[in-house]
Amino acid sequence: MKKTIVFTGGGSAGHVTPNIAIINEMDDSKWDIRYIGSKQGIEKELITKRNIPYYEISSGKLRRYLDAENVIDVFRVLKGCMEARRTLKKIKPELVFSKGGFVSVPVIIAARSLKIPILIHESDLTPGLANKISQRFATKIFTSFEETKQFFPQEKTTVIGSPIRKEILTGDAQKGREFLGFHDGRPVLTMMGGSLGAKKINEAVRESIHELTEKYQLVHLCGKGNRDESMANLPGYKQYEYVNEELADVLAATDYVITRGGSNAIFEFLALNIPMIIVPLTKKQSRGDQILNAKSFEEKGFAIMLEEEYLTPQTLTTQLENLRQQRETMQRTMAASKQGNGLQSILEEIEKV
Ligand SMILES: CC(=O)N[C@H]1[C@@H](OP(=O)(O)OP(=O)(O)OC[C@H]2O[C@@H](n3ccc(=O)[nH]c3=O)[C@H](O)[C@@H]2O)O[C@H](CO)[C@@H](O)[C@@H]1O
Repeated sequence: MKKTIVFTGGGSAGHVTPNIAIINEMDDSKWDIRYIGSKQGIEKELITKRNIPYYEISSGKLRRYLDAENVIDVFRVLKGCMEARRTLKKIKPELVFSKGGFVSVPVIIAARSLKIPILIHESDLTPGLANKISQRFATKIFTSFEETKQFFPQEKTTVIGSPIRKEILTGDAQKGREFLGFHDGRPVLTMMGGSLGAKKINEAVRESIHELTEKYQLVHLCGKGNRDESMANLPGYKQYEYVNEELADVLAATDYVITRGGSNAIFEFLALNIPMIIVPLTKKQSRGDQILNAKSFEEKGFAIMLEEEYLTPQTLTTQLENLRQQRETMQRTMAASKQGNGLQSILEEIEKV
């Protein structure tokens, strides 16, 4: 008889894509896979298009600051807990796996009340609020970063790396260049601003576009609504709002990356040994987790960090020059690192439960 597993997690693509990486590798002759997510979050679109049964619950936003909406959200979370409990009682899963994000909290509380084992994974160096709340209810906790272990109970926490989509590691450089219309005479520099793009990176790249295209062929993953049509026909410059299936081939053709400090993205580049410049989201725009992700990667010799406050066309080109010089050392360090792909470990842990 098949066993049932419920996945949860959402709010941003970063809390869903690792779940998809795991789901894709699960044996569906052995596992019945379900997903609990929010009514409006990105997870709904990403999961339902894969024909995975999707159950909606109410969810509030977890804020760290005082806001009148917090009161309404407490009721939304309570409603979410009741809905999640009803759903779990109906599905009767053997296991709940959570990637965090605010929608996961009611699911975890409900799972605990029904004594269902819970596995959670934290992608960022410091835990998000959802996983901070969820940790006490979890049976086991997995982290991408070594440093994250200190924030969780030692006895149930294991560092395993980031669950990376299998297909991302099997790209074909030649196909990537064909897709991009690029030749192999000049290095390829890919700019990725997280799943939503990054305005500041976009501006700095476009301001130095002529200098950059003299040395590189550029792939700009600029985010929805961020294409600059006045540059559409510039030789050696390709802009995409978002790339799906072709991303693996594009990355196989990529020599250098400029990226935000989102955990999934930087672990993918690490697994592919692509030297990177990380421009983390600032503390004003976020809880500062990307700065810590970036610092950790820089300290380990996987990346150069360039803080957004110092990002100008000049600093960008200077740091790119540094990156070119460090390329070989950085690639050797990345290749020798044990930190990386946690997909297999998670699949094994799921089987154990
Ligand atoms: C703004 C924000 O809150 N960002 C957070 C969010 O990042 P976000 O949702 O941006 O996710 P990540 O940066 O971690 O990963 C982006 C993912 O999108 C994929 N991709 C991107 C562009 C594209 O064209 N095609 C494509 O497939 C990448 O390969 C990667 O798998 O969750 C991460 C994991 O908790 C956090 O570290 C980030 O701080």
